[in-house]
Amino acid sequence: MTATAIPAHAELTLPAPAKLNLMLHILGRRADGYHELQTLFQFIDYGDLLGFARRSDGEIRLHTEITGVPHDSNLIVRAARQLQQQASCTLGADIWLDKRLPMGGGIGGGSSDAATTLLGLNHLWQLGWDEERLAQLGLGLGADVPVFVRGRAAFAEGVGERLQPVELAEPWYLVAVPQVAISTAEVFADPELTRNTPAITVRSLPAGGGHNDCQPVVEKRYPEVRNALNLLNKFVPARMTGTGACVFGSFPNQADADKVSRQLPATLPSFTARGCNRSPVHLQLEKLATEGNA
Ligand SMILES: C[C@](O)(CO)[C@H](O)COP(=O)(O)OP(=O)(O)OC[C@H]1O[C@@H](n2ccc(N)nc2=O)[C@H](O)[C@@H]1O
Ligand SMILES: Nc1ncnc2c1ncn2[C@@H]1O[C@H](COP(=O)(O)OP(=O)(O)OP(=O)(O)O)[C@@H](O)[C@H]1O
Repeated sequence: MTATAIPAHAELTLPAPAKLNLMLHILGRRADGYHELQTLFQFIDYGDLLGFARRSDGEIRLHTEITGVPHDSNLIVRAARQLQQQASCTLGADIWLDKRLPMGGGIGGGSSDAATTLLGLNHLWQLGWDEERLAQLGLGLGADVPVFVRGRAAFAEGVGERLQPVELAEPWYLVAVPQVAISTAEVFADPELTRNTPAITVRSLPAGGGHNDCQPVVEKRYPEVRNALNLLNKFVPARMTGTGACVFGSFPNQADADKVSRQLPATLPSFTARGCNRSPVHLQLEKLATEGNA
């Protein structure tokens, strides 16, 4: 898919960046089956693109199909409809998606698309909702949606909804994409998942930055992820993000990250991107607000 996935008559085009879980500790399981976790989220300057245009007939139409995801189940459509309903908005929207992020990769593509939809339509429909309200709506769509709505690198607790903004170094990352989609629900249901990591505070991050409790169970079930970690570990300390499949390492600059990317086998696609403490979608919306006020 190319950028032509978004036509020229889109009124607003916004990025939906990926996230990395720099660490992911699982502290326990709640009565409703969801897991209590602690994680460090950072955005990367790489992601999907969404285009929006208003419709006066109230219809929500996503014009880009994703294989295996029916129109009405797409998080973009679900986010748009819920916002429209809760805000009693009579306007609808045409939406286009330039999908670049691997699905089931642990880099939050679906959640980021949903968050960009909430932010984009809030702007286009001039609803004036604040981030708090949008994040609360977003949490009902997925545990990772609120951090994308807030748009700040954060230490997250609970199921990922209690967010403490943090200022982290912004290195370059190499993200390798093992060719397998992993179901988040399946990883959390694995009987071998460790669920008893002691709580830490953001000020007492362990040396090395913590670990990912999901990594051992995913490595065991998916040789593709194990192989990717072994390959990347030859160059840089590598870790899995979220519930996988993507694995990543950090570098002081783009040239070093690109050099390693070129040395990985063709069977393991990868990309490089800058870590960011502010989400690119927020930077773009701020720019629009400044231009609007000028
Ligand atoms: C692993 C992370 O990616 C870390 O950023 C997120 O916690 C997952 O967030 P997400 O993809 O938005 O996940 P959701 O769509 O909310 O949940 C998918 C499924 O994973 C399980 N799940 C998810 C999050 C969580 N804290 N505990 C869970 O047990 C639940 O079975 C849930 O039905
Ligand atoms: N717009 C969308 N983009 C991607 N996936 C979507 C979308 N809407 C619904 N989905 C569904 O959500 C599932 C998870 O997709 P996603 O790309 O967010 O996974 P992920 O990167 O593993 O996310 P996370 O890190 O939040 O676990 C997909 O397999 C798909 O069935």
